[in-house]
Amino acid sequence: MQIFVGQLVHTLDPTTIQYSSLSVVGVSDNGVIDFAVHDLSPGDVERIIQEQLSQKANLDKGWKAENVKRTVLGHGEFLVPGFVDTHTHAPQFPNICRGQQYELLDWLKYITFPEEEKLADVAVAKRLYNEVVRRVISLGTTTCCYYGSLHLEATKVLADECQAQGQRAFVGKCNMDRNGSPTYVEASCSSSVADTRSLISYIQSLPKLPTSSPLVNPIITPRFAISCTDELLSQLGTLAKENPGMLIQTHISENASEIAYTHALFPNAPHYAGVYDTHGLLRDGTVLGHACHLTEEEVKLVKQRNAGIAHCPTSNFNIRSGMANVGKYLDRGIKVGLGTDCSGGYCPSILRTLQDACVTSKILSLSTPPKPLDYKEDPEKLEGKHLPISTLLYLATLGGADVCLLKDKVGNFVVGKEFDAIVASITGDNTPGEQGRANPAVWYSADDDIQTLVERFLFGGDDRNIKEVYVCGRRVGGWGHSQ
Ligand SMILES: Nc1nc2[nH]cnc2c(=O)[nH]1
Ligand SMILES: [Zn+2]
Repeated sequence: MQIFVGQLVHTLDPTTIQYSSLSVVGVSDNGVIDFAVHDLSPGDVERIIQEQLSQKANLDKGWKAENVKRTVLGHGEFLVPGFVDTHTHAPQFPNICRGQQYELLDWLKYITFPEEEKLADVAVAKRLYNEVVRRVISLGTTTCCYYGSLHLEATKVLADECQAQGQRAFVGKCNMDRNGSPTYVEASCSSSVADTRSLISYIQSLPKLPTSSPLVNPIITPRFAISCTDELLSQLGTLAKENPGMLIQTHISENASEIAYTHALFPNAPHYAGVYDTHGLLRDGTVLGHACHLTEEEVKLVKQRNAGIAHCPTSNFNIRSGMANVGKYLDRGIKVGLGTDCSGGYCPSILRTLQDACVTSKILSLSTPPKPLDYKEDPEKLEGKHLPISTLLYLATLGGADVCLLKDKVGNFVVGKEFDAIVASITGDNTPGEQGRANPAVWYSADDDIQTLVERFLFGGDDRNIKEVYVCGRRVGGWGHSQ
């Protein structure tokens, strides 16, 4: 068992955040949160720990208190649930920051497809994906939805890397049997589906966590409607039906030209969301990237099907796609998480994405018409307002877990969940010899309360403030972590 003693923050729903200036969290050897007691005074800590340990000893005679490992956090440190990235592209990381001059369709053609093509070489995949997964973990992402390239072997390597480095992940091979380039498109619909089936079997054979949950999961990945023939979408719909709990990821309604092109390719579909729906690809566990320009009819359908949205604001600004109205989606009860969407987005950090989600909501709130003097704001509604800290942290953690159908397993520190967590450190990396790495953008004051520390972390933090990263109770990264 491990016991963490210190400050903590987590969310319980989109508008409920819990701060605790002193908590004790016990994590069993299988990685499950065994007990969590909050709002303690310093004098209570030892008594609470001894009570919990004696209960354990009573229940299990072989249990030994001397095997308990304690982690006591310092003042500028606190526990945050691990971040969930609901949308990113592992093969595109070498392109991060490139291609500023393009919007989506040209960006795909001139920047993205040529980069993804390089993954035909498994040796390239091995070098690249080792680095990608390591960097993403170092930024505090404990669960990540990855798009791979079109290549089966390279995408197996990506799954292997997540497994080896201990990151909870959903890994998909992109399906794309049209509208690529002459050298970057799948040979046929049947080979696309056959490779997808092979990848699913491969990933399902990887070792499970001590809780028997899979660490790495397959995810069905039709790139977007434009890159899939009707036949391919239908066959992927059949595959989805055969695997009812399996996630599906794709892009939707990201930019104006993409939407127009989709309508031209699928003239009989009622709208963009209808293309996925009529092929059995819009359901609980579908992760829809972007959703910047959904019509009212589409919003209703997404809610009806219980699909989720990956909000990718850094990418939406970077390639000038649009702004998703997350407040509205949450008000309607639609599941929403955050996606870095590298390399449409130029930063693999969920902290950066959270900041851009905040900016998006501020721009939307500033562009709503002035309210009449007697206007009564509905305190329950988020649409038209800037998103509060509770909602932003929710999107980065529990909201993402909800989108990935993992809400009952991770996303906060509720007893019975698997311990996916970050030890955030506002004081920065103060290991001897490493003082130069303290983050100059983050101020720290010894009298900061937990609310202040959390704001400083969310708006100024980066990997220098991510000291430890845990997935299912196992330490997998953070600046103090040796590989
Ligand atoms: N942002 C983004 N949008 C897409 N639509 C289809 N493919 C992609 C991609 O790789 N990135
Ligand atoms: Zn994307």
